[in-house]
Amino acid sequence: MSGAPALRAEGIGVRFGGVRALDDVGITLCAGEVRGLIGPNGAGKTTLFDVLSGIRRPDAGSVRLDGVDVTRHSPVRRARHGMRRTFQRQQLFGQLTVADNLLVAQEWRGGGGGLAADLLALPARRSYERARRERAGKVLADFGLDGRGDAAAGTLPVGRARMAELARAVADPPRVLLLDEPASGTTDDERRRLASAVRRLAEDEGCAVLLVEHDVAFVMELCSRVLVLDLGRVLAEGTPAEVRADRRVRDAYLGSAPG
Ligand SMILES: Nc1ncnc2c1ncn2[C@@H]1O[C@H](COP(=O)(O)OP(=O)(O)OP(=O)(O)O)[C@@H](O)[C@H]1O
Repeated sequence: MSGAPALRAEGIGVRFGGVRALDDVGITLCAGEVRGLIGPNGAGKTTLFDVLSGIRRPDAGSVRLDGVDVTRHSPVRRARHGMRRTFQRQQLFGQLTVADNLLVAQEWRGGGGGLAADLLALPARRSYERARRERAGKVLADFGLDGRGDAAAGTLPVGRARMAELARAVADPPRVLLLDEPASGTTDDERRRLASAVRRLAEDEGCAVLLVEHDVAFVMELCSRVLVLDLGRVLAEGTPAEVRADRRVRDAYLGSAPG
């Protein structure tokens, strides 16, 4: 189910010395859409994620969030617009509990009323607190982590930690979610749960999701459309069936990729 464009990047170009990492790349993501980004090693997927999330400024092109030009905005400003990103390497606060990792992710909004409200535990503050705990509980359940909320995040096995990281990324509901290799290190069971949590996020909360993933079968199953990059350019774009049937994609990538 798709709605208004939540994210639009146009004419993105990035060079590293003589290497054109991205050349005139564009992508439009609508609210409620789950899109896959695939391509061989060195295709430019990470560089595009860096540009979309604000870690790298492009040499050419623009990025818009909900129609607002954010090309020169920092990652933090983009986060305030509702953009979230996960990384290939896990970034949980290992010494905090899983639940606290999710609460911290919502904390930046503040509770209103500043220090006085904190000290006096005003009713409005308590109701914010309650809403955040409820949201954290729902998200933990969605990602199969109920019963794990009190565990120190650093003690979770790899697959669970991956799920906890994704749960944290959506604890404060995102408008646009960029997932970098979300399925890596997960079991079949976790992958199924991950796929349904992402689908729910898109369909029920209208989040636009873009995911880079080497597990092509996972991408084809989960995503309504797929963008294929090769050598910094868009090689193909379409439904999973269209992309699978594209001879250039087969030659450049799918011929050698699993799934
Ligand atoms: N910091 C950098 N300095 C120089 N070249 C870079 C840098 N980062 C990326 N590149 C080059 O840019 C191109 C795109 O790299 P990028 O990491 O975006 O590809 P990728 O599709 O994410 O690859 P992978 O699937 O291996 O992660 C590659 O040729 C890479 O060597």
